[in-house]
Amino acid sequence: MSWTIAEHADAEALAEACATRLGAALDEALRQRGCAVLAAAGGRTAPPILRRLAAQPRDWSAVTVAPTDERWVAAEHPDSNLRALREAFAGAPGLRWQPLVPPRPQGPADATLANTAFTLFDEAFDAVLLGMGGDGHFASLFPGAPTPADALAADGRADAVAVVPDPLPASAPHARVSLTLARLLRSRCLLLAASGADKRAVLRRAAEAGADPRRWPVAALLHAPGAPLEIHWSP
Ligand SMILES: O=C1O[C@H](COP(=O)(O)O)[C@@H](O)[C@H](O)[C@H]1O
Repeated sequence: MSWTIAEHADAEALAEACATRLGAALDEALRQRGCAVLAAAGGRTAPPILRRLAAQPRDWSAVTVAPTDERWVAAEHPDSNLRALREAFAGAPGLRWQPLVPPRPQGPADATLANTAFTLFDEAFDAVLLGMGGDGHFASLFPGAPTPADALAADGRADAVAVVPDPLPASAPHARVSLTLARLLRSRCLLLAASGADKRAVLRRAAEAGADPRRWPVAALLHAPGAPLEIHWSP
């Protein structure tokens, strides 16, 4: 993959640039097809971008949003990415949602709902906004054995996988359902937003030739063939 990195002065400038880029991609889809689909990360970096995006005027009732990944928790749980996305898009009337997990998940994490939904919906995304953790995970594709190898393959077959990170991340200690690299690459516009010197260092390590995606999952994204990845970083 060819990727670019834009370094912004601060988090506000990053959020504004990403919201502008995502908005342009959605508007292009609305012009071309009359509808648009966005996949967006949860966590802390994405919501300020999405609040700015939601403030842009467009026919939001023609836009569908799916999380790039979801924690195996109820839809109203404080750690639910869908809940965070719904809050960020509170100012976007009529928006439609494509959840990845059932509203009241029970038992072990299971990607059946997500795989069924994305088998029925086979179109490429119009835009994807990814975040990245300090361990190099994106969506919920974490370092180490917990993530099935196929999930980090650019030509993997599944749309979504269930993941139990080991160790569970302290900030959101839950099993997850994540879209796979192959599904996320099928997008007309692919952004990754990250802040902080630690994440800039991770991106440098992952960009090196031969970087191991099992150690730095984002390396699979940086080195995948396909549409160009636009990285936006701020201190
Ligand atoms: O757990 C998650 O973490 C990543 C990165 O989050 P951030 O708070 O460091 O921006 C996020 O992209 C993902 O959606 C989320 O589930």
